[in-house]
Amino acid sequence: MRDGIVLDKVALNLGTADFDFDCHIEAGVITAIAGSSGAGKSTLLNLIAGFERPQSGRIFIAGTEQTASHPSERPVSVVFQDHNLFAHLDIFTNVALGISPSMRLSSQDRDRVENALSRVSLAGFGKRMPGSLSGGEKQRAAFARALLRNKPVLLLDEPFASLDADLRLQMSALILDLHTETANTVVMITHDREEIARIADRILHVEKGQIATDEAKADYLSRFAAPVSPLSGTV
Ligand SMILES: Nc1ncnc2c1ncn2[C@@H]1O[C@H](COP(=O)(O)OP(=O)(O)OP(=O)(O)O)[C@@H](O)[C@H]1O
Repeated sequence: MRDGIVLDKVALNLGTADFDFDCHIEAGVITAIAGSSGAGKSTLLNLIAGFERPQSGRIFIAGTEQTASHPSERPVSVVFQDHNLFAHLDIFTNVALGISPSMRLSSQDRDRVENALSRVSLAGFGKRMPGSLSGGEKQRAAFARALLRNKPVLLLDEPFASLDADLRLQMSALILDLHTETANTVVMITHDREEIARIADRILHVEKGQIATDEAKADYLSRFAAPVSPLSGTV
């Protein structure tokens, strides 16, 4: 079985929407999921994460079949658009859950939590409750937890859509740093062509519940380049 993520003839119906995914997402690569609203991008991510189960077909992640496994058993970390944090737990605890669900932490673990908070520019936020943070701060805390989980696959469902341009750049840099350090497989939904240009290696374009194209970044971006006049260069 190939590494990375394989959706082998995966089919699912949700209400009036049908999904058929058959694809291989390469290991150790940053893949962007693009496509219009309602195309099925989040559903694709939910199938990989285990929040949706296929009605037929099989899913393999990092060489192991995961079709029927619980989300918590899958070798993935997920950061969603929102609702990533437990509202009744402070930020330190929310982030520390990435290391130990039972919260048995050594002093070294506590240092790792503080360090992850610093990496997302939330040093000193540990005692705050999620309700007192801005949308962007909450997303950065969720990303800090994903950093600590340190799983081979990182799934991102537009987690930084609410951040301003500078913070988006910072978060892109963080994803790239993490990717360089760990050679993880990153799958991220994004509508932002500049973000694709900055960090993606491949682009899967989802249309009507299927993968319409699977291409390298250069090919994807060349389709959006300024059109060249057919007469240019002629005498
Ligand atoms: N639980 C559900 N029951 C019924 N229909 C659903 C369900 N979940 C998703 N859908 C439908 O499936 C289609 C794809 O939804 P999905 O959220 O995957 O799209 P998306 O590409 O992520 O869209 P967006 O960019 O707007 O977030 C939509 O038409 C949506 O209404």
